[in-house]
Amino acid sequence: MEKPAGSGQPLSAATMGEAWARIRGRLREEVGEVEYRTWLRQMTLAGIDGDEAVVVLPTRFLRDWVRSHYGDRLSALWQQESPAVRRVDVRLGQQRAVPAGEDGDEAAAPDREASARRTGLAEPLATGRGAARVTDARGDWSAPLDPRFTFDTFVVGKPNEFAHACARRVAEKPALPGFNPLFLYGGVGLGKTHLMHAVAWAIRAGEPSRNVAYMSAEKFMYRFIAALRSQSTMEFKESLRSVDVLMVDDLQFLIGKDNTQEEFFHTFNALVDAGKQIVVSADKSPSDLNGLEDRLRTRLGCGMVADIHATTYELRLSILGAKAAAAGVEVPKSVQEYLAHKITSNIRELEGALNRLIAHANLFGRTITLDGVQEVLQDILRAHDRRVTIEEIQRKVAEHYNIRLTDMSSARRARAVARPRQVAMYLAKQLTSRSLPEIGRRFGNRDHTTVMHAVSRISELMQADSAFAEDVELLRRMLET
Ligand SMILES: Nc1ncnc2c1ncn2[C@@H]1O[C@H](COP(=O)(O)OP(=O)(O)OP(=O)(O)O)[C@@H](O)[C@H]1O
Repeated sequence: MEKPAGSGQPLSAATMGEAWARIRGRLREEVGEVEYRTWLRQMTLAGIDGDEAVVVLPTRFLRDWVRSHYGDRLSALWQQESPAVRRVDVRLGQQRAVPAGEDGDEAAAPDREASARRTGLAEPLATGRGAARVTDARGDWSAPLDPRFTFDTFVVGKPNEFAHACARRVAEKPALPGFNPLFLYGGVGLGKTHLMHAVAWAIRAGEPSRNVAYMSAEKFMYRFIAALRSQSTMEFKESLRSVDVLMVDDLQFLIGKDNTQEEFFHTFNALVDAGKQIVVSADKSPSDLNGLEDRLRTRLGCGMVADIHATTYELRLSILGAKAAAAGVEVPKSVQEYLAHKITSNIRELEGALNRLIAHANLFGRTITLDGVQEVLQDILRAHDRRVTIEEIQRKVAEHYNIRLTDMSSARRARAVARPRQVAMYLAKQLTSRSLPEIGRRFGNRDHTTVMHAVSRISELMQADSAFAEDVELLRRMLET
């Protein structure tokens, strides 16, 4: 090592740059190349402030590490260079581009400190919140949240009430014991993402300074791979570990991606240990996520696991009502009921069907009617056809009311025959995607207005007479299964 810069005199800017280069060189020798590159390479001298040398690092994680592992050594080395420097302050500061000579040529260091020589302080020292924001901006994890996905627009029903209650709880009080992690799971299109965004919105609204990171598992993986490629995994880790709430959607994406899983596992542990909230969603429960490492599955199941069940008719109906009201469009009850009966797969499809109806009605300036629904949604409805045929309906209804099958198409008008026939027409309308004229033809070549009358008459009777409504419902269920 070269001769120290000497006495208690303040260092000139040029000498300061040279002294710093020597200190770095010395540290590099002492700790070895790998350790140096991992922890110290991004350390820069911000300047000398009184009797303090101010050294900055671009991330909180690096700053803390350098402070605790090399702080004393840095002070000692500075003291050797200049007894006027009594302390070294390791701070968080903006990262500057690593100069070309950095990797191999330590002699480039004095040039790197050129601005320090000019100004005494290389750049405004970053402290507190501002500094944190610098870090966050570089490791920005904030994915845009859908403004429509809030708690206000989330319709609660039996299938999702537990998941909803847990999500609310986490939003009100992140990192509550017993609720960390919160693991939401359920089939496709049942509202997991909606609920996660709602939690993120609510946390941000409650405390805007909270750093809430929301991302898909896919994005997590791509960012991790990119960090590996650019040899910036330290920054990757740090940027993730500085969040207050980590939300990862569709975790099943990590199945079979062992390296990313491992990284996620470590991030997960670091955050939970630091008292930060984690919210994860997947299509299956932790124990059913075959292909995820056991230790990760175990940890995922350690907090609160909440299932979003398949929708019920009632929930589908409430969602349709809420979405129609939000769109400010009149959607007749019969249409809502029809859709809620027909589209049972998931809420996304149900919503898609409703949106198409609304768009169509707006485009052509028409009101939405049950008849129009079948025309506009033909393709969707056919895909959801439960393959109940008109013949099956006729047979089942005839059996139920103890009439002959041929009476379904006969001209007899006696109520004992006519009412079951109307019920069969009503069910044909509800359970198949056949048009009114088609249904009429199958019931003894009747006119479509007869079918229309039958449908509205049965709806009225069901409203007025609950025993009759139950009877028809029972028939419907028998036909659907
Ligand atoms: N309870 C609900 N109330 C209102 N809208 C809902 C509800 N559940 C789901 N939705 C709506 O259904 C659509 C699909 O929901 P979301 O994207 O959250 O499903 P998901 O479970 O995350 O699906 P995937 O498994 O495909 O990721 C969204 O438009 C969402 O707003």
